[in-house]
Amino acid sequence: MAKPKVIFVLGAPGAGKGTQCQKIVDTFGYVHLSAGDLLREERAKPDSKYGELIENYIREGKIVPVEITCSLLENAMQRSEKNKFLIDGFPRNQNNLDGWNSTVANNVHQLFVLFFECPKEACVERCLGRGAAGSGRSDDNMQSLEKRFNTFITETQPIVKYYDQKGLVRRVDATKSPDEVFAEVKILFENIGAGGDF
Ligand SMILES: Nc1ncnc2c1ncn2[C@@H]1O[C@H](COP(=O)(O)OP(=O)(O)O)[C@@H](O)[C@H]1O
Ligand SMILES: O=c1ccn([C@@H]2O[C@H](COP(=O)(O)OP(=O)(O)O)[C@@H](O)[C@H]2O)c(=O)[nH]1
Repeated sequence: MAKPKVIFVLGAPGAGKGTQCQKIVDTFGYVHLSAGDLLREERAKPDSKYGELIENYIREGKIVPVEITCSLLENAMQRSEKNKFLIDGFPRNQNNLDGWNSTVANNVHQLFVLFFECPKEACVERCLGRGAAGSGRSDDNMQSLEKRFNTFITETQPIVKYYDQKGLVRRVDATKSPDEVFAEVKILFENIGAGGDF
């Protein structure tokens, strides 16, 4: 069987990764695996040995050790019947990248990294809006957001640079409305269908 296709989806907290992934799922039939959602699900299990650790990392805007995240992602991929995945919010630091490269990378076909560009001010407003609308997330508050942005700049941006040097990053302006952003995303995905050179 052909190796599963994987697209990583990155961008600052609140850039709109989840929103756009849902649209890609609806239009192009990918399976959306959000590393953050998988961690929050694991945290919510009463019998999880990692619940408290995950909660502390998320509230502090730190990146959970890759062994935990990668095994959640691998399990979700294996459970799925499909073979093309959007992996949202991962890899976020060197530890994530090393863990992925030494376990999963050889078993998948990495297409590209979709990167949503959005300035901090807009992202903060979106995350605070998401919190006010009842996301229930313990990190959609100003104190956690400062830490999440710090982690994004110091740990995640170098990973984007790493993929950039490999020519794998596809950037999309995420400042416009969700539908306008998706219009750009759609062009990228239509190119894959047309045998685009990824
Ligand atoms: N293009 C956009 N313009 C304005 N608000 C947006 C846009 N995309 C997403 N949002 C809103 O911003 C918040 C964060 O979006 P989300 O997709 O959850 O981001 P991320 O997954 O990157 O954290 C949500 O409340 C969402 O409804
Ligand atoms: O691979 C991952 C993805 C997420 N997280 C944690 O989950 C939080 C929320 O991430 P998510 O992608 O859900 O939301 P975003 O910060 O992009 O809005 C992050 O700040 C991290 O603490 C993590 O440790 N590893």
